[in-house]
Amino acid sequence: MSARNPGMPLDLQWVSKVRVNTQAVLKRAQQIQGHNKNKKQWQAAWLLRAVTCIDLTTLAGDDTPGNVHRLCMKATQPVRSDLLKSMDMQDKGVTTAAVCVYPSRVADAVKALKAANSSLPVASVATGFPAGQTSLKTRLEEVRMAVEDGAMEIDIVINRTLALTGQWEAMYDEVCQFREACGEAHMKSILAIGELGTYTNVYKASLVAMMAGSDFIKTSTGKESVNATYPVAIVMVRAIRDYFLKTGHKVGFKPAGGIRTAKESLVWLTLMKEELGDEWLSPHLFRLGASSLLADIERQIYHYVTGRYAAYHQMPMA
Ligand SMILES: O=C[C@H](O)COP(=O)(O)O
Repeated sequence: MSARNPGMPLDLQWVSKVRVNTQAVLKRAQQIQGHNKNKKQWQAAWLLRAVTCIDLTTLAGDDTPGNVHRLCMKATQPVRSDLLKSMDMQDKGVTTAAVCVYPSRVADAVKALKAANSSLPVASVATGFPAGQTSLKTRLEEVRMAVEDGAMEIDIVINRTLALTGQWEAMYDEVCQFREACGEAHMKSILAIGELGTYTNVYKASLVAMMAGSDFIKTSTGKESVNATYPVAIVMVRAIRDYFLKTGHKVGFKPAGGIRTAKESLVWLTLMKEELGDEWLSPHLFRLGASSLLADIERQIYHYVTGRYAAYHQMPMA
């Protein structure tokens, strides 16, 4: 990863001045969806790029050491080796960016990756994911435990109650404490945009999370009824751009929740390229949080290589 965002003192004046032009945001989101017209011969390269940006995720009540182990193996070899060979990519070390699990499964994931001789980072959701409705003490303890178990990235959820009631100072203080508890582990702050009400609130919460030292801002937990949408992404990446222009610090972006198709992954890459530039097209500044996207990407790559579509059972678990 690149230099970390150290954060900055809370600038409430900046936060209070924020206004978002909804019509302009919606129009831009429409445009970007229309721009995703990569030439066919480049599509496989773009799809492989998307693979390398995936936080391959399982966040289910029935997660076990067994399915976490399978997830880790898939993360280290996300695309069938015969397909990679056909594209002359077999020696390029194509993996996903990370695996993402609940705190109680971090040790399983670390063990599985270590046994496979992989240095892939384990990310863990924490701070009372997904609702964040536990005491601050409990949420901080959860971060520390996940780090102790070997998580190198922590996806915290912000306190939506504070954001919805405009208590930005209190939200800033909490996120600063989470950052401290993360230590060397990189921190992604989940805004849960589906519960923030307005684009203006999304922009303000993005700013406050970055001021408090987030390495990434992330749209959603995947558990809200509205998750990663393109308009909300426009709002968040513009907050990232404004924060960079003002402070010189680069913050990453992670859309997550409901991203299922290869086609969507290409739109997300287009959005990052057009709004933030090429540097935000790599895993140190861009992640796709997804539990069931990889299978479709692998099928599209199979189609590119063979000219036929594979049945899902022809691909190992994704
Ligand atoms: O952070 C990742 C999300 O929870 C994944 O959501 P998903 O299961 O809808 O892909």
